[in-house]
Amino acid sequence: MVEQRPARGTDEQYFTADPSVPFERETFETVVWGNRLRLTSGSGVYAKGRLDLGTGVLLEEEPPAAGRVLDLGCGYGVIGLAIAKASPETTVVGVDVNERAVRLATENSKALGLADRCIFTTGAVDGEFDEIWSNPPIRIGKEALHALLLQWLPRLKPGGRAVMVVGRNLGSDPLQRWLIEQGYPTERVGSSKGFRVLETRPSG
Ligand SMILES: C[S@@+](CC[C@H](N)C(=O)[O-])C[C@H]1O[C@@H](n2cnc3c(N)ncnc32)[C@H](O)[C@@H]1O
Repeated sequence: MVEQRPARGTDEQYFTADPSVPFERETFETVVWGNRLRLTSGSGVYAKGRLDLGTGVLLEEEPPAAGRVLDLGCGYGVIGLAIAKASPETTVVGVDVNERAVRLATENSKALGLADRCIFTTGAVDGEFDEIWSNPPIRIGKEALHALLLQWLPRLKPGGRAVMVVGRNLGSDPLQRWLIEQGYPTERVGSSKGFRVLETRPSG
């Protein structure tokens, strides 16, 4: 598990929250794919009290129709929960290194009545996925990000895809080139508000 303190004054709090920081919850509402979602985020968790701008761009893509979906770096769970809400045939697994994030995502899944189809965890996950959706943790650094993607992309089923949002200024184009070099055909399927949405297919 990577553990590192983010720069003061940013909300890039990717990592295991400092237990000495009081855990203040903040609830807000957002609408995704026509569904109103009431979500609780919290201190020490990415995008406290709001839908992240890049995540909003990602959620402009059509949701998966059915299948098993991984929400990689789930935070308080917004991506996976929006998918589960929009797509009743879908099951969601969300993973994050941040225990507070996983706790909030689990609470949110219960509050939304989606807990029977959504699991959020900091632990190991078995099996393959039809789709991986992610606003990935770019700020962990290129090497760690590449290792993370090479850990999960091989878990895509044949015919599956990963859909990721990356800021143009945070290296979306180099990441796209790197994915292609690794043998993962990757196209830009969306571009808005300084973010690019990349769609990656399994190699082979
Ligand atoms: C950009 S945030 C996105 C959070 C959330 N999905 C959203 O859209 O608001 C990236 C997330 O990745 C998580 N993360 C960082 N390193 C990780 C790793 N090695 N494995 C899984 N998640 C990780 C962070 O804790 C953070 O919650």
